[in-house]
This record gives sequence, C-alpha cells and structure tokens, in this order.
Amino acid sequence: MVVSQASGPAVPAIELQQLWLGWRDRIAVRDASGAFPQGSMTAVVGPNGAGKSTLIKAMAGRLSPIRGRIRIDPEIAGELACLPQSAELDLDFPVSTFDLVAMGAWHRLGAWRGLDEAGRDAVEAALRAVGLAGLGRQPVNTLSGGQRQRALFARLMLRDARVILLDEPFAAVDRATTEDLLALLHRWHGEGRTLIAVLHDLDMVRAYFPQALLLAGQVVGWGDSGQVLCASNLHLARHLCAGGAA
Ligand SMILES: Nc1ncnc2c1ncn2[C@@H]1O[C@H](COP(=O)(O)OP(=O)(O)OP(=O)(O)O)[C@@H](O)[C@H]1O
Repeated sequence: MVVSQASGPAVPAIELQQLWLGWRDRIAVRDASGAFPQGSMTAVVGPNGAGKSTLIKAMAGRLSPIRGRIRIDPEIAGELACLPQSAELDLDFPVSTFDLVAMGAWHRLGAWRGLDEAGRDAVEAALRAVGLAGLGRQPVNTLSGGQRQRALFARLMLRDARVILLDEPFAAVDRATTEDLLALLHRWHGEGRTLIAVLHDLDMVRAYFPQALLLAGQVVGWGDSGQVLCASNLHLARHLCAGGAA
C-alpha cells in the first residue's frame, strides 16, 4: 500500500493529550501532550527508565492511560502495527520463516485462510527485500538474531500498516542488518507511513530520523531532531531520570 501524503497542515496520526501512564503505584510518563503527524518519522529517545517502552505499549493499546488520552486518527485505527522489544517476543516455536512472515497477512485474511498465489509471492518478495531469500523453509528458532529481526521486518511488510511502532528494533543486531533495516524504514517513510521507533543511538537518530521525542518521565523536547537533541535537553533528561525535579 502506498499512502498518499496530504499537503497543507500536518494531520496527527496519533495525538497525546495530557497523558499519564504508569504501572501499579509507579508513574512512568506524566502529562505528555503532542502529536505524531501522519507520514512523520520520529525517534523516541531518553535515558533508561524514561518511559519510552511504556509509551509504545500504550499507543499499541496494551496499556491504558491513568489520565488523559491517546487519540488515534479514526481512519488509521486498524492500521497500526507494533514490533515490541525482541526480549518480549517468544519465537521459540517450530514455525518456518515463511509462515512467520505470512502471519503479517492474518489481519486481512484470518488465521485459518491459506495464502493464495499472490499472497505467497508477497511473502517471497518480503523475504527477498530483507535479504532472507531462500531461507523461507528454515524454522524461526534456528535463525540468528539478525536474521530473526529481518524476518520480523518482512512480517511487518506483509502487515502493510500505515502506522508502525518499533521498540529498539536494532538492539543486538549487527551493523549490516541495521543498515539494511534502516533502508527499509526509509522506504516505508517515503511511502507516507508514520514511523515511531524507540532508539538509543543518538547519532543514528540525527542522521536518519527527522523528528525526535525526548522523554524523561515527561516530554523534554519534541520536534526537529537536531533541535530536540541539543546538549541542554539531553542534560535535563539525564537530570530528571536521575531523580531531579524539572
Ligand atoms: N511491566 C512493568 N511493571 C512495572 N513497572 C514497569 C513495567 N514496565 C516498565 N516499568 C517501569 O516504568 C518505568 C519506565 O519504564 P520503560 O520500560 O517504559 O522505560 P524505557 O525508557 O523504555 O527504558 P529502557 O531504555 O531502559 O528500556 C520504569 O520505572 C520501569 O521500572
């Protein structure tokens, strides 16, 4: 799917409205407001414990706000895909890489309807696009870490979502894989999809992500990544996560 880019003022794909998130007695994100415009490519950054994964989980619908609201544009409500941190994914089951990638099409076909020839071609094309041509029959639990992440990106391709959330997609992945997957993200961005990725490598964010959201239990900065990732904001974020007051 190629998503048309609307001209004129940016339409929010996801809007945070005075959003508070937390776990039991712990507040993880306080009073966050702002918007991810449709077609934007944003890195969510911040120190350990800043609330980045918590925000991704909430936007993916896996955690309810304590207060405030996450408003998802109704046109894209069913068009949101999420790739959680790899530690949260149990891929230790005997399914082929082809079938794992094909699962990306389940939301359109239903789990029990087989793929037609076009669907099978789409899986093969996705495997080629992530550099796994010829590995479709290999069980996923025998893939290397980098191959596994490539397969999960191929599954996202089949998912064909307009908004894609990724939590540390390049953690424990080799450089060549990272570069290939970054190129895929850029392709998706060029297609007008909205991309939101938790990342730790600030040089990568400056080089590849036009927008950044700097979190430290609260929004420290949100906008052009060059401006958001300035020394004073990064210092403030570290201070806040070390227990200081704003
Ligand atoms: N499942 C959970 N149960 C209880 N507390 C949690 C849970 N997940 C996160 N937290 C707490 O919420 C706060 C924010 O955690 P979160 O994982 O969102 O941070 P993060 O910015 O993604 O950190 P990191 O960079 O270390 O992955 C932390 O204090 C953390 O201990």
